Formats: sequence, structure tokens, C-alpha cells
Amino acid sequence: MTPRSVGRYDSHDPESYERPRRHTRPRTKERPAYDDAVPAIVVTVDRGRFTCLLDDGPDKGTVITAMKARPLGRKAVVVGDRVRIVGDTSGAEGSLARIVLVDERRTVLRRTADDTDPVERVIVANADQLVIVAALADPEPRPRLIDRALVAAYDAGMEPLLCLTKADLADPATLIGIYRPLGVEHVVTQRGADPANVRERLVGRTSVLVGHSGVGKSTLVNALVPDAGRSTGVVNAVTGRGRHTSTNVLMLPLPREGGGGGVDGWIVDTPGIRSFGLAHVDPDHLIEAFPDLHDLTAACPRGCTHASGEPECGLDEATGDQADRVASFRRLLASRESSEY
Ligand SMILES: Nc1nc2c(ncn2[C@@H]2O[C@H](COP(=O)(O)OP(=O)(O)OP(=O)(O)O)[C@@H](O)[C@H]2O)c(=O)[nH]1
Ligand SMILES: [Zn+2]
Repeated sequence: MTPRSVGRYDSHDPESYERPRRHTRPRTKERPAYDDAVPAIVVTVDRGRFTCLLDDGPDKGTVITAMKARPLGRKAVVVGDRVRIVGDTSGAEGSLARIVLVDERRTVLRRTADDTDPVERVIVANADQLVIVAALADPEPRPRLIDRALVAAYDAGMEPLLCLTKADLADPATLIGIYRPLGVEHVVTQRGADPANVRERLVGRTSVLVGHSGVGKSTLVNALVPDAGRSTGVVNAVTGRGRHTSTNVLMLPLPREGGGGGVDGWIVDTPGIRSFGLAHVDPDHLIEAFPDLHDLTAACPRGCTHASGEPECGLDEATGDQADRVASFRRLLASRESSEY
């Protein structure tokens, strides 16, 4: 970074993105610094350094290392954030740009403080889909964990997808049956199989993959993103460190089929995240993910949590298939209290 650019951008006020500037000086002579800010996507965070990909212009896809500009203060910048950066955006080795603005987030996937992490955090911003990876065997599927991931997805406004791996070891029918009443979509896969059925679910969106250790998540990611392999990915070029020992959340581009560059979607791998703290989840927000059940609760007493045993809960009116749905919804509600990881 040249001394000129340091002086220039230090006085920059990122707030001016959000409010019209009060002083309307002619802009021809001294262009405001933020006109130079370029859009980028945060793909990983490591000790205060943000790895971003330029998201516009002829150098789109260039890997940039950036830090937060001071005026952003303690506001978190997370993987998936759309940001504006200034300074040295060349991506040259050793260069450091500055994030001056974080765009409004479409979705936020959070985890509450719990035994494994004392701080509530946003894990990923702007993701559309939560892919819950579970092995059909070895390790045995744990529906309680799947339930908790579903709660996190619905609460975040993300669509859940159940991805059942190791189909060579067990039949998926039972597990699929458990999630049918909720209308959860699923795909079944196994090592060595063409991952096309999984891939087609990822095209055009940003998908966060979560799963317990050993379920085959890395095997799947490597099949989907062949040359970005977990240990040699784009991020390595910047950090110079092996990714395979890291537990950082990492967003990988899903390469367009047939080579030639281009990105068909984004996969966010979450090696360090085995569970979600769900204490922040509000039942009235969760039920909005199920409009038919939400309608039933219109006449619930004030403060009704819709759990089984609540007096006069509208969900008790459900019959037939919808009653199955209510039972499943209540199971999800109860999973918030579970201490299982
Ligand atoms: N039988 C069988 N084994 C598989 C399959 N997919 C992965 N495995 C094996 O399961 C083990 C765990 O796979 P990984 O891909 O490392 O699992 P992971 O979910 O990334 O686990 P962590 O690295 O602990 O997060 C490895 O020994 C894989 O070879 C499959 O479809 N069938
Ligand atoms: Zn109720």
C-alpha cells in the first residue's frame, strides 16, 4: 500500500454509504474516496484477516486480503458478507486492502452461546440453503442433531436440504420417513458416485454444509469442487497455510461444469461447527417456516409456545397428515432444549 493511499483512505467514513452527504461540494476535483470502493465477497476469516474475492469488473475473482477499516468498529464481518473494499485491491502478495462497508445481509445463520462457545455468533451471511450432511451408517445418523440443524435453518430463513451419505452402507428409507411430514427435501449419495444429484441442488445458490465428524462431508466437498481440494484451495494461495488443519469456515466457488472458469454457486464448508446453540430461537419465528401451522396458531393464547401440553394451543386442532406435521414441528421445538451436540 502506498503512503498516498494510506492518507487518503484513513479519513474515509463508511457511514457515508448509507446517508446522503450533507455537504454537496462539486465532485469533479476531489472525488470522494468511497467512489473507488469495489464490491467483494468474504470467503474466509482468520485472525482479523479477511480473504475476499473481487465480485465485479475485469478482475472479478481476484483473491484479496483485507482488514476491517477502523470505523466499522466491533461490527462483525463474516463469511458470505458482501463488502466494499478500498486500498490495495491488486491482490499482490503482501497487499492488504480495507473493508469499509458491509452490505445489508439477506440471511444470517447464527449459533447461540453454548458450552462449546461462550459467544453468540453469526456464522455465515447471505446463504440460501443449509445442507445437513448425515451418514446413513458409520457413524449412525443422529436425528436429534438433524432436528437441531433444521431449527437453525428455518430460523435463519434458509432452506434445509438433507444430504444422506454412505448409501452403500444402509438404506435411507427410515431416515427419509422421519423428515417427510416436515417436507424436508433430501438427496442420497455415496463416495465414488457421480455427485450430480447433489450438485444440481447447489447451482445458483449459496449452501452451507454442516455435519458431524466422519459423515463424509470432506469427501463430498472434494467430489463437488475437484481442484479446490480442502488443503490446496484458493485460500491457501493467500494465507500460505495448509487448510486441512484449520477449523475456519470457508466459502468455495462451485466451478461451472465443463471447465473454462465461471462459478455456478457457492459452498460454505464449516469444519469447526458441529452443532448449533439454539437458545436465541423464538417459537413464533420458527413456526413461520410452516405457513399452514402458523395459521392454526392465530387464536393461541398470548405467549403460547405451541409445545405439546400448552393449554388451548391451536396446533392441537390438526388432524390426519397435518397432525404428523405438528408432532414433527413440536419435536423440533423440543430439540432446542437438547444438550446433545
Ligand atoms: N463406506 C463409505 N465410506 C465413506 C463414504 N464417504 C466417506 N467415507 C469415509 O468416511 C470417512 C470420513 O469421511 P470424511 O469425508 O473425512 O468425513 P468428514 O465428514 O469430512 O469428517 P471430518 O473430516 O472429521 O469432518 C472416511 O474414511 C471416508 O473415506 C461413503 O459413501 N461410503
Ligand atoms: Zn400455540
